[in-house]
Amino acid sequence: MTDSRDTIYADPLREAGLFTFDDNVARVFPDMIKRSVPGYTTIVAMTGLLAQRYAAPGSNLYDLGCSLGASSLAMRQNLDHRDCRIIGVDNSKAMLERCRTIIETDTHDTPVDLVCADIENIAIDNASVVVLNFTLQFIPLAQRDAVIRHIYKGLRPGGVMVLSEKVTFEDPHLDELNIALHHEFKRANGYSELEIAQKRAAIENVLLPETLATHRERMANAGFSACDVWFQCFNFASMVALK
Ligand SMILES: C[S@@+](CC[C@H](N)C(=O)[O-])C[C@H]1O[C@@H](n2cnc3c(N)ncnc32)[C@H](O)[C@@H]1O
Ligand SMILES: O=C(O)C(=O)C[C@]1(C(=O)O)C=C[C@@H](O)C=C1
Repeated sequence: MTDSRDTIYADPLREAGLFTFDDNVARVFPDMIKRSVPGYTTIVAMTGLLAQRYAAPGSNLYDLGCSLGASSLAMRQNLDHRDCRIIGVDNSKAMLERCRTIIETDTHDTPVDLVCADIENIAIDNASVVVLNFTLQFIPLAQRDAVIRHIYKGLRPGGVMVLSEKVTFEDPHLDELNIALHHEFKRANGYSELEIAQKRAAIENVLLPETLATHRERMANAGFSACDVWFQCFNFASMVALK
């Protein structure tokens, strides 16, 4: 099945409303994220391999901000029979409804629970793997330390957190360069200047990127014994943090 094409910002919008994960976005999300995030397909696939390595028998694997379940499915399809449970969490009803349908068509065994909730308010227990693929960037800055500390507490010793984010750069020239290269990537994937500009306006103050140094400091302060970037393309990066 081909993904429905994202044309949300193709026509001039009278009001530049704030970006939300509503039904219009959920409908085109696979196409939107693949054409907007360099490395997205690789990051999701490698999340499956990381889960395969770190999933402990009898433990929980969390996919926080699961959207349509791409990372949950990558994990499920790479687990052997290890008596694990995958818990996908998202606060968008539109995303979760579609996610449920997609997960139902997959035939792998590991149970997947889908929870409609804010990731700031969920219990995290007995976790060997916690994934946040492009989710923390939407959490208010003041809440991010608490979210990462809460994840650390819920992880078993030897567990892993995978954190993928849009990032900014301390050096203004590097920041400009990476933003320009990201926009080139979008152009190469068929987005027009209008689409790029209107999306940029819609996500401003909604998606708040931070520097890699800020992420590292937050993970270290939460207690993670080691963390590093395992993938980066322009201003999108994925990190692993070990407990
Ligand atoms: C860019 S998408 C994540 C993509 C997904 N992880 C993947 O790999 O395909 C961000 C998701 O986070 C969800 N989200 C944002 N803030 C949230 C919150 N506070 N609690 C739960 N979900 C949240 C959004 O509804 C959206 O589905
Ligand atoms: O930064 C952008 O321009 C994006 O479109 C990125 C991004 C993301 O990183 O989540 C923003 C919103 C959509 O969820 C898809 C992609």
